[in-house]
Parts: sequence; structure tokens; C-alpha cells
Amino acid sequence: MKTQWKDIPVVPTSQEFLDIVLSRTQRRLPTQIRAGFKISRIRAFYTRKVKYTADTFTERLSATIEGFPRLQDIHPFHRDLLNTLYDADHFRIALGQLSTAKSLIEAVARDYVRLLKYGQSLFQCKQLKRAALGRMATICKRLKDPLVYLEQVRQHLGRLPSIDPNTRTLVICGYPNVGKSSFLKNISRADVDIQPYAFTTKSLFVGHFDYKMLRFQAIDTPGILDHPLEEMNTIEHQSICAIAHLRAAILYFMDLSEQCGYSVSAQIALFHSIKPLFANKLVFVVINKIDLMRPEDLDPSVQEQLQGMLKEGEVELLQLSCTTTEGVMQVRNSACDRLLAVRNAEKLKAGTNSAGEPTGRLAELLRRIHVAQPMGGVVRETFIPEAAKNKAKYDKADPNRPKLERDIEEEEGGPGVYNFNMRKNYILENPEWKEDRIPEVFEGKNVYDFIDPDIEAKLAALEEEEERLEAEGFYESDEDLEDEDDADIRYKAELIREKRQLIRNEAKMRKSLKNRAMIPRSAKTQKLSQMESHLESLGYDTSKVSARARSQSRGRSLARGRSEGVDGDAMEIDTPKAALERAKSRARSASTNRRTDGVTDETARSKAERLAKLAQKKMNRMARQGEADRHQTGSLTKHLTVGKRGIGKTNRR
Ligand SMILES: Nc1nc2c(ncn2[C@@H]2O[C@H](COP(=O)(O)OP(=O)(O)OP(=O)(O)O)[C@@H](O)[C@H]2O)c(=O)[nH]1
Ligand SMILES: [Mg+2]
Repeated sequence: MKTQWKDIPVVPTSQEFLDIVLSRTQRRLPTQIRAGFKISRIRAFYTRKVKYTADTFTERLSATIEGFPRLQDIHPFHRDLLNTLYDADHFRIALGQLSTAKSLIEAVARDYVRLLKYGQSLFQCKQLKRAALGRMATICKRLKDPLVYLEQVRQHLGRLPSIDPNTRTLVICGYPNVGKSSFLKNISRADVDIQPYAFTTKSLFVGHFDYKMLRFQAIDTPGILDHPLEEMNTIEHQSICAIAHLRAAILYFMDLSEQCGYSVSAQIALFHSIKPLFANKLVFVVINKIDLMRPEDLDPSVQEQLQGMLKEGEVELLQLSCTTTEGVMQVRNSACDRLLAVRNAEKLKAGTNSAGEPTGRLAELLRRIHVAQPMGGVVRETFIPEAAKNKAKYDKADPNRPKLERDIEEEEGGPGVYNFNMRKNYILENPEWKEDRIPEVFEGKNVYDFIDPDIEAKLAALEEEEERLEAEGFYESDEDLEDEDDADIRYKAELIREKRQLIRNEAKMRKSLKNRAMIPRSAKTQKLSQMESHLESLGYDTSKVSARARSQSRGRSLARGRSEGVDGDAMEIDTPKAALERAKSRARSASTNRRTDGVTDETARSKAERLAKLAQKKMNRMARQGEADRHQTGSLTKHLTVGKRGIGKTNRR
């Protein structure tokens, strides 16, 4: 109740309102439509746009309407105060205009959506959308005044003192300039203006204080003059509103010194004229400024009038001076005490007494409610099972404690080793059956559907037959005795099988040897000198070896010519004699067949051929001349294989 008016959402002006809605529409539904599109798509787009705009309008308008308090839902005090301050009719009309605009915009959207269904072209649809949005904007522009008014109301509402109409309240009222604000300032920390002229306070002020651990609120009201209600202005009306609607203690302040500028009799007259508002309320007449003038010093006639105020009803006379703070606290405390007493009495009347028993109307209500009772006075004793009575508290130290599954687990080897037996607690006719394994599904069928009730009888019959057959000697045949021939055949077959397996393994070995990885020639290269030193270290005489090696052609003269630069061996033995030797070998090899050239023997040649074939294989498969050849399969047409990709899918290619 207190804070709700502080967070009413801001009310934009009509222009801001339009901007908000239209820019949001533009942001959420940017135009993604072109003339070439299907007409149904164009229509759907503009329909969506119109609908979305209307929705945004209604949403924002409803938010604004909902934000304001509804006059019929709030406390009469607040309702009356709002009426006084903002004129309830004006307020209602402003909100009503918003809700009318809301339904008008909805109607416009409906109409244009219907028209858009028959739009024939992009242009037509667009114009329809423009018209719809334009009409909505016109409706919105007509809300200019109510929106401005509501924004001002919102700002003012936020600054109203938060008065709780239901709590313990003191209302300070009286003629202007009699010291009401001074009193509030004395008893609370409220920051109110105090000036020596009338109508310093122009609106309600609230201050809080604690008395007997309870929070009280004191409300300072603007001064009231004694004239008919209709002639009162807004400022005075606020006081009247507080006096009339708050269930509070009324402190009617008076200034007998007439320093305030109003006569005592006028003040007394005002008291009498607003007395109808005090009905059912606690009223105190508080004489302020007793430092200047006490009631005892008054004229007898005036004193009599004063007594006349007090005689009727339970009006109490209190005295204080705000300047000297004499009696301030006494006034406050006695007002609070009386107020508490009255409120407690009301509570008692309404509900329960201090002992918690229902009183008054509540008791009457309870008497009428029917509560079920046991029939025939049968008393049902509570029943507690023996086991529950004898149940001992589980104690780990007790050796006789019940054995838990956890203990068993510990005995059987601990977690991970022990396997809990789920079948242990099965309750079956025969405990031996517990461990039987029963498949539930067999060959896709539920076993329980096929249980044969006569199975025992059938088994007995079978066993009987078995016994009979055994007795007749049915099983004593000589078939498993094999003769010599059979054994021989079996042996030979075994041999054949073995041999076949051997052949197969050999073939496999050969194949795998052919496919093994090739060691590059460079990795194999070893210099002759290295070999020699190696052999020498093993204790061989190497002089003959090297001589023979150098005298022989190594059968790779052509290849040598090509890779001269990198051949370490060639570099090492590059003496004039060696060069001559090489030239000779080249001349010799140039005349040979290219198929056999560069290979030492038949096996090397076939190997080389096979490698060449293998390398060509892939290129053949791709129908290419060589790896540089550009290749395209013939099945795709040209437009599918050239050019940049558009927005289409790749899988079309
Ligand atoms: N001598 C004396 N002057 C006081 C006392 N209480 C208030 N005044 C003076 O009375 C004048 C009016 O005090 P306010 O508290 O502003 O009176 P008010 O009733 O709130 O006046 P409005 O707000 O105009 O209705 C100030 O100049 C105070 O100093 C008092 O107990 N004794
Ligand atoms: Mg004041």
C-alpha cells in the first residue's frame, strides 16, 4: 500500500508514445519484402506488421492504465484524497480515454488486416499498412492531454506522504497558525515548515514516532477556517479528508492567546461545525501556547464555551506549549494511551480475547459450525504395536544390535567385493525356489503366458518313459565303436587339412612380404670405406673385397648420371681413374634396353614394373593423363559446375 504509488511507470507524451511504438515495430519487423515475392508472403508480412503495431499500442496503453490505482479498490481516505487533489472525474475520464483509444486501435487493426487479405500487389499492401498505422497514430495523438495530465498525477502521487490508513494514527487539526506543525516537529522528526503566518502548511505531512514499542504516525494537516464545506479550498479539503476517513485520535489544536489571528470563539465554532466528522473517534482538545495564555485566564463566558466543548462526549482537554515544550510529551502519551485502549477494545469485540478464546461474533460463528464427534460415546484407545514399544535405539557399540546390510557387507569383504543378494527376502511357497532363475522373456514371448499347469505331470511321465527305455536296454547300442578303416580315413583327412593350411599360410606370407614398406635407397647407402672399417673391426682382411668391388660395374650407371650431385659415394671416389671408369659404364648402359636398365636382375625388374603400375593406377582410375591433368566427370551440365555459388544450397551441384 505504501510504496505502490512510487513505482507507477512513467507516462510518455503522445509523441514519445508514437516513437516508442513505431520504432519498436521497425526494429522487430524490418522490411524484408520485395516485389518479386509471392503475394501471400507479402500479405502475411504486412498483416503481421499491422497486428504487431496494434499489439504494442495496446500493451503500452494497458500498462499505463494498470499502473494507476483504481479508485474503487483503494482505501476511502486515499480515494477521497485523490479526488480532492486530482479530481476523480478528471482522473477517471483520462484513464477512460486511454482504454477507448486501446479498443479503437484494436478495431483499426482488425479492419485493415481484413483488407490486407485482398491486397493485390506489394504497393497496395504497403499503402494499406500505411493507412492502418496512420490511423493508429492519429488516435494516439488525440491522447495528448490525458497523457500529460496523467504524467503530472504520477509525479505528484510519487511525492505524496505514505500514509497507512490502518495503523495507529494521530491527526493534528485546527485553525491556521495555532502551532500544529510545531507540535509535529516536537514529537517526531518530520521536517515541516513553521512560520508565523497562516497556511504555512499546504498539504498533509506525516511523522512517525515510537511509544511503548509501537510505531505511531502523526499527521499534520493544513489549517481550516470555519466556513461551509463547499467553500473550502483544496488545501482545507485535505484536512477534512484526513479527519473524516482515518480511524485515528483527533487532536484539535487551539490557541487561546489569539496570537494566531483568530478569535477563541471562532475556533470553538469551527470545532462544533466539524464535530460530525468526529463520530466514533477519540477527540482531544489541545490548548497550545500555554506560555502565553492558560484556559484559567480566559473570560468566564469564554471558559464556559470551552467547557461546553468538553461536556458532550468523551472529549479531553490537554495543555501544552511548543515553545517551552511543556506538556508536549504528556499530550502525546495520553493521546497514545487512549488510542491503544480503544483499538484493543475494538479488537476484543471483533475476535479473540487475551486468553485466545473466541469472543463476540467469532464465538457465535464457531458455535454454529458442526464438528464430527465419536458416535455412541465409544472411546477408542490408542494402539501401539509391541514391536514399536520394544524397539531399541540403534547403537553401534552394542554387540547385540540388529545386523544391518552394511555389517554383512563389511563381513563379506567390504564394498566392491560383496554383492547384495536381492532374492534373499523373496517370500515364496518353497524357500528353495528363491534362487531359481526364471527368464521373463523367451524368444520374444513372455514366459508367463506359456506356463503349463500340467508340467509336473508331464515331467513325471517322461521320467517314467526314460526309466522304461533304460530298463529295456534302448541306450546300449554299439554305434560308437569305430572300425579300423574309419580311423585311417579320418587320419588322412586330418593330414590333408593340415597341408592345405600350410600352403595357405605360405601364400599369405609371400603376399605380405611383397607389400612391405620400401626402404629408400639413400637410407640403405653405406660407404665402402665404412663397410671396410666395419669388416676390419670384425677381423677380416678387406683388401681383396674393396679391390673386387671397385673393379665391378654396379649396374646403375644411368641413374648415377642423373643424381650425380647427391651421391656421396661418387664424390668420394672422384679420381681421374674413377671418372674414366664411370664414362665407360655409361656408354655401356646407354645401349641397353630401357626396361632392364637400372635394375640388377630379374626380380628387381619385375618389382620396379609393379611399382610403376601401382603409381599409375590411381591416375587411370580418375581417367587422367597425369596428375596435372584437369579432370571433370561428364555427368554434370556446365551451369552446375562453373561460376560462383548463389544463395542456393550446395547440394544442387
Ligand atoms: N509563544 C508560542 N508560540 C508558538 C507556540 N507554538 C507555536 N508557536 C508559534 O506559532 C506560529 C505558528 O506555528 P505553526 O506551527 O507554523 O502553526 P500551524 O498551525 O502549523 O500553522 P499553519 O501551518 O499555517 O496552519 C509560529 O511562529 C510558532 O513559533 C507556543 O507554544 N508558544
Ligand atoms: Mg503548519
